[in-house]
Parts: sequence; structure tokens; C-alpha cells
Amino acid sequence: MRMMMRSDVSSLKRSVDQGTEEQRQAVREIIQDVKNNGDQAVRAYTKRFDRTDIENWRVTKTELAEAYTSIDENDRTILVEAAANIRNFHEKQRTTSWFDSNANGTILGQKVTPIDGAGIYVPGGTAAYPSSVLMNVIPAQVAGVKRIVMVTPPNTDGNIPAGVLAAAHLLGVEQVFKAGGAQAIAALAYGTETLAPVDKITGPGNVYVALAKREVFGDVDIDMIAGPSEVAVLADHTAKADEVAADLLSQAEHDARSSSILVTTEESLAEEVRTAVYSQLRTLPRYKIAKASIEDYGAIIVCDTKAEALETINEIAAEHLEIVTEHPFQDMAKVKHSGAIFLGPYSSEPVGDYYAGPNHVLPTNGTARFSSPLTVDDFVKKSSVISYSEQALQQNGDKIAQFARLEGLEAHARAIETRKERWK
Ligand SMILES: NC(=O)c1ccc[n+]([C@@H]2O[C@H](COP(=O)([O-])OP(=O)(O)OC[C@H]3O[C@@H](n4cnc5c(N)ncnc54)[C@H](O)[C@@H]3O)[C@@H](O)[C@H]2O)c1
Ligand SMILES: N[C@H](CO)Cc1c[nH]c[nH+]1
Ligand SMILES: [Zn+2]
Repeated sequence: MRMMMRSDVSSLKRSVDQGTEEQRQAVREIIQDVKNNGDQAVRAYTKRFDRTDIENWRVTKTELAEAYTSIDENDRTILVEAAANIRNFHEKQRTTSWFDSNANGTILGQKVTPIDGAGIYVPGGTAAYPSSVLMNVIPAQVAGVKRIVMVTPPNTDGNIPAGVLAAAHLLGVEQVFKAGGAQAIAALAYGTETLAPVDKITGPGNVYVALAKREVFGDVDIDMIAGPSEVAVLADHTAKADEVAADLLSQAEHDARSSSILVTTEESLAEEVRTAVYSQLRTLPRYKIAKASIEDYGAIIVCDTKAEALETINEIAAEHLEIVTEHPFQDMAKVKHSGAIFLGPYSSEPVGDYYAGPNHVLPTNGTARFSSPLTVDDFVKKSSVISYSEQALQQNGDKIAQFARLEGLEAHARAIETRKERWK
């Protein structure tokens, strides 16, 4: 874990993974093949990359129900409670249509309509993510999306982890398909014999998933290109080194490219956290992943002043920011960029990953400078509504026609002026 000067912070800047030319080409070929050959192509790629041959890739209702009853009763209770918290939070994000009328009878407004079909990618690989099922499906449901399709890669035995299926069953998701990577994204975007295409694809995944989402964007919408997890902790003398170290490691265990950064003004805390990170590392089951991540992307930055520390935090623009200081709310006021901000010693990052309610699909790689967490708004679109009255057109028609002629668009001007016949 590198000890860094504030001046070195630019070396921590990350960018969205563009993949290699070879990977981009492979993804384009997979997408084209799925477009041409549908289910058969998906099956072939699942056999090749997930090393399992699946005849019927749609998960049955019985499989979903059995997964739900097969998991531990306490696990079920936790899923139910977390889902309720996440739903409550997202209910507050709901936007409604509005219409405004003025004295001359004009009505202007904004009509909010859910998208028809949402495709949710749930990553597979070394970890299973029932929490990502909740975080993607619930905002879509709150938005009013009628058709939600979930895809996730199967294990080599052809099954999907029970926790993932249980979460889908709890939320009433009926269309679940066993496929991952670019082939799953292509199937969602363009459809196959058994999977009707969706309008928007959300959810994180590896580089093949990210490249495929980028490739299909435009034909369908996507949420964002989410990279490996990141946490930055701003801590002062009130923070406990063991707790800070544990929080840094909580994201390091996701991926060998996850990043965990401590920013502080306290040199002694910096040393203590570094020691605690290495002593806790050894006890983790995902030791190798966490160690690689800490070695390559972990950093401790000691700043001279609180103002400098806050500037550093804004430069990093981390996916998750913990503020463990004497006055966390005051410090938060100076934070401009972060996907999610966790305040005080009890708001450890995993509180947000699983349970508190806000979404854990968040902007990574510094994109918090211009983008936001996944929200209900991601699953709706807005139509502008214009109803001009006769009086309004009489008052403003000439000005509109004049504006059209300013652009040299005569047909536009005449479309307005032809209405003058009505009040002649
Ligand atoms: N930001 C978040 O909220 C969040 C949450 C959970 C996971 N993640 C990230 O999701 C990622 C999960 O990655 P993963 O690989 O474990 O699972 P994944 O589901 O993203 O990818 C698995 C798929 O990759 C494809 N693939 C593998 N090798 C390939 C190859 N050589 N050519 C073409 N396709 C290939 C296969 O089709 C396979 O099904 C991690 O990077 C993790 O950090 C992010
Ligand atoms: N921290 C991850 C990205 O925000 C989400 C997650 C899922 N499970 C545990 N953590
Ligand atoms: Zn996490």
C-alpha cells in the first residue's frame, strides 16, 4: 500500500476500461453472431466461456421457487428486509408527470412514462451478487417497468447461485436467463427466439460486459460503464485505525483492480492504518484478490491541512467516500464529487452495499464528476407536452414564423401562418 504525497494524486486517476483491440473485436463478433443466430449462438458461447452446455437457458418458475426455499431462513429474512429498505428509499425518487396552464389557455407539461422492457445484468464469476439483483430490479419496479429480464452467467454445473435466484423470486422477476458476457448483452439488446429485446440494460460486469454495453448503446440505452469498486476514506484523529483498515479492505476484496485510498492529515493514523491493513489482509478468504488490489491500487495520502485533504478527495471523485472525522456533515458540504457519501464512524461502506436503501450501482473511475447513482429516473423517460390555445398562437405566431425565417426554414414559417386563416 503506497504512502503518497498529495502532489502524486494525479497518478491515481483511473479511466474507463476500453479493453484491448482483440477484446473489442471479440465482443463485436459475439454480438453479430447472436444477432444472426440467436439462441444457438448464446448456447455456443456459454459452452465456450462458462464451460457448461445448456439446452434450455430460461430459468423455470420451479427453479426460482425452489431456490427461494432452499436458502437459509435467516438469509431470506435479510433479503426481505434489505429489499424493503431499498424500495422505501427509491419510492422517494419517483418523479411524476406535471402540467402547467397559463392565462391564455396554453398548457405545457412533462409526461413521465416507464420504459417497456429493462434488462438487468447480474455478474457471475467468483462472487454471486443477490444484492445487485435488488439494486437493479427495485428501481425498475418503482418506475413501473412491466417487463424485467435478468441475465446472469451459469456456473460450470449449469446452475445459477441460489441466492441470486432467490432474490429474483422474492421480487417477482419471472424472466431469468442463464447467460453472461457479451452474448447476454447482445441477446437483451437484439432479442433471440426465446428472449424478446429490452429497451435499456443496466448492471455491472467485467470488461466483456462493459464493451458489449458500449457497443449496443444507441440501439438500446445503458445505465453506465461501471468499473471495479472504489472506496476513499477521509479520516482524522477521531477515526479508529482498525475500522478504517477494515473498510478499505471491504472493497479491495471485490476485484484485483479495486481501489482503496485513505486521505488524512494525521501521520500517526496513516501508519496505524497501513499496519492494520496488512495484518487484517492475512485473515481474509479472498486474500489474493485483496492483496493484489491493495498493492496495485491502494494508497495512503497524508495532507498538510483539512482543506488540502478535501481537495484531494474531490480530485479522486471516488465511487464511495467515507468521512470519519469530528464534523462529517461540515466536511461533506465541501465534497463535490462522489457516488455515495458515508458519514461518521458507524456508516461503514457495506451498510450501503447491502442494506441502508440507496443504490450500490454507482459511478466509478472518476465519473462521479458528471454522473450519478442508478435511480428510478434511469427507468423512465419524459415526453414534453405542448397544447397551444388559439389566443396563444394569435399572440405569438408572427414571432415564431420570423424565427423560422431567421433559420431559412420557410415551410416552418408557413405551418404557423396557415393557421391565420382560422381567425380571418
Ligand atoms: N460496480 C458494481 O456495482 C459491481 C458489483 C458487482 C460486481 N462488479 C464487478 O463485476 C465484475 C464481475 O466479473 P466476472 O468476470 O466475475 O463476471 P461477469 O458476469 O461480469 O462475466 C462473466 C462472463 O464473461 C465472459 N467472458 C469471460 N472470458 C471471456 C473471454 N475470454 N472472451 C469473451 N467473453 C468472456 C463470459 O461470457 C462470462 O459469462 C467484476 O469486475 C466486479 O468488480 C461490480
Ligand atoms: N461495492 C460494490 C460496488 O458498489 C457492490 C457490492 C455488491 N456486493 C457487495 N458489494
Ligand atoms: Zn462492495
